[in-house]
This record gives sequence, C-alpha cells and structure tokens, in this order.
Amino acid sequence: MSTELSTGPARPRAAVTVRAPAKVNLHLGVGPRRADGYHEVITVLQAVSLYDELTVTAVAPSPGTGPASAVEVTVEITGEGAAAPGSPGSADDPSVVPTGSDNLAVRAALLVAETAGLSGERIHVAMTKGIPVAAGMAGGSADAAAALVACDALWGTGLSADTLAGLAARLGSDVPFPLTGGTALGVGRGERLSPVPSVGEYHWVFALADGGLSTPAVYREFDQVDDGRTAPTPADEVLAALTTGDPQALGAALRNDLQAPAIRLRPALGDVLAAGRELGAVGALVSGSGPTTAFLALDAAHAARLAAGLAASGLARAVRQAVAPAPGATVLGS
Ligand SMILES: C[C@](O)(CO)[C@H](O)COP(=O)(O)OP(=O)(O)OC[C@H]1O[C@@H](n2ccc(N)nc2=O)[C@H](O)[C@@H]1O
Ligand SMILES: Nc1ncnc2c1ncn2[C@@H]1O[C@H](COP(=O)(O)OP(=O)(O)OP(=O)(O)O)[C@@H](O)[C@H]1O
Repeated sequence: MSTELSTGPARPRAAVTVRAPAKVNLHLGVGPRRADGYHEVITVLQAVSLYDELTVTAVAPSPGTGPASAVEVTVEITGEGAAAPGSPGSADDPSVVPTGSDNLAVRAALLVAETAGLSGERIHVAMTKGIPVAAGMAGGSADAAAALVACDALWGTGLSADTLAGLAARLGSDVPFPLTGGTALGVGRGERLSPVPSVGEYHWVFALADGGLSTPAVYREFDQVDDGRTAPTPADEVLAALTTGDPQALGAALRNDLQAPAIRLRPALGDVLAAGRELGAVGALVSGSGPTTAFLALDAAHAARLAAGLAASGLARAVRQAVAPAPGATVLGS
C-alpha cells in the first residue's frame, strides 16, 4: 500500500485505464436450485472482443476540507446503458446502468479500499461501455473486474491475483472470469474457474435485443420446468470441440440450459436463432441469460456476411462482430 496515496490533500492526481471483455457461455449446464438460492452450474466461458473501458482518476480533496473517512466514488457513463442526457436514470429500467452505489464498479472500488484498509480516498470512474447492458454478456461483471484491477493499480495496493479473484467472487458469479479472460471452465455457482485449452480463433456475431432480461428471472423460469435433474450436465462435448479448432465442431457442441427459459420469457429470441441458422451460422444460442443471441461463423468473411444478413432481417436492435478468445482485464495506461 502506498502511504503517499492514503491520506492528505497533497496527493497528486493520477489515473489508470483498464479494458475488460464480454463473455459468451459455450456450455451452461444448470443443476437444481441450492439452499442459498444459487444454482450449481458447469459452464465454459469464452471472452469475446467486445469491451468496456474504465478510467479511474484520483480526485484531490477540495481545498479546506479535512481528511474524510469514507471512500467517495463518482461515476460517469458513456455508450451502452448511459441514461438519456439530463435524466438521472431509472432504478426500474434494467437497461440503464446505475451511477450510484448499485453500480458494480463502485462496489468493486469500495471493496479494494476496504481490503487494503484505505480511507478518505476520492475517485472518479469514467466508463465507456461497449458491452450491451442486461444482455447476458456480463457487462457489469466486466466493469467490476476492471475496477478491481484499476483501483489496485491506482492505489498501489498490490493485491495478489488470488485476492482479486476472491473479491471478484464476492461481487458476482461472473466477475472472476473477466479478470483472466481467455477460455475457462466454471463450477460451483460459476465463480470457481480453471483455464481450458482452446485451439484457434473463433468468429462470433451477436444480435442485440431491445431491453434487458433479468438473470434471477431467467433462473426462476428455469425452475418452473422441473425435469428431475440432480446435477448440471458436464461440458465434455464443448471441451473436446475446443481442442480441434474447428468452428463446426464447436457449433454443434454449444449448449445453454437457460436458453429455453429465456425463450419462454422472450419468444422472439427463437425467431432470431432460426434466422441466424438459416443464414448459415454453424452454431447459434442465447448468450448466458439473454436476451443477446450468439452465432458462430466459419471465419471473418463468413461472420461479416452473417452480420449483414442479421442486420437486414430487422430482428435485432443492433449486430456486433467479435473474435474470441479475448484477453482478460488489461491496464491500457496510467
Ligand atoms: C447466467 C450467467 O451469466 C452465466 O455465466 C451467470 O450464471 C450469472 O452470473 P451473475 O450475473 O454474476 O449472477 P450473480 O450476481 O452471482 O447472481 C444473481 C442472481 O442470479 C441467480 N443465479 C446466479 C448464478 C447461479 N449460479 N445461480 C443463480 O441462480 C440468483 O438468483 C442470483 O441471486
Ligand atoms: N457497471 C455496470 N454495467 C452494467 N450494468 C450494471 C453495472 N452495474 C450494475 N448494473 C446493473 O446490473 C444489471 C445486469 O447488467 P449486466 O450488463 O451485467 O447484465 P448481464 O450481462 O445480463 O449480466 P450476466 O451475464 O452477468 O448475468 C443491470 O440491470 C444493470 O442496471
């Protein structure tokens, strides 16, 4: 911990910029609901090249103010999920990112400060969101991971990778993954990760939907259809396909147990999946808890054609192309 940065008005301004990726679940096997309300899962996560970027700036205390004990975080959002100009945003609209203490990046910053025993810090977090919000691509989790890394660098707290991963798991099941990126197997509630060997580069097309889907609501809908399962389905097929580097093999192995409940809540997703398959996607599935749909292409040129076809179909709010696996949270500058 840097004592120079811990208190006092003489602290120089400093800033750290970190970029963190979105994810798609190549396999999401969901088991029964546990006593703590979470579901046991077996998942394979792949980071994709859609990113949020966070710049965390240390703000000097205003002249005349004494050292404060609380840590203060202000937030500014541009891009996906920013509230309309002049509007404070609505707590009821899941597709608007909150700027207060509900923002996962704010919670991450406070957790770093608490863990390192810091007080009186003031920071400003400027977020440029390229990851769609409440879309099943773990945008909030990417922001939390980026904030953990950025605050650790800004404050010089020197937290280990294990400590950061532990803090990440406290913030959400999806938060540890964007720290490391790449491709990983997740077990438990999805937060216990191990790296997975993956050959080659995969080309994805994402069809974004209007509005968000609530992750708890999709898991609740999953519970409505009790098919008697006692454990999540293992990821063997996807793990084997990833060692071939063959998109057709991976496309055939994709599986998401939250797909059927997401489609029950949002039937139009079934039409988008059908359109993508019709346009030649070698794999198609709902991303995480949705409502984004993900389509696997053979190569970059095939992805461009698929993206154009999906855009022309009028079934998507917007279409994005991405390559995978992408790197985890990366410091871009300070
Ligand atoms: C759908 C996925 O994105 C797939 O990676 C994740 O399972 C969701 O991860 P997340 O958004 O980080 O979720 P958390 O913030 O940990 O949990 C939010 C809520 O989702 C539900 N939840 C989440 C993870 C899990 N394994 N089982 C669950 O039932 C619970 O209702 C929980 O209260
Ligand atoms: N920094 C943030 N960025 C995006 N959403 C945030 C953030 N902080 C809090 N949220 C809230 O979290 C909710 C989920 O947003 P997010 O974009 O993480 O969804 P998601 O991609 O479906 O997540 P997951 O795939 O992890 O379930 C939204 O309702 C949003 O208002």
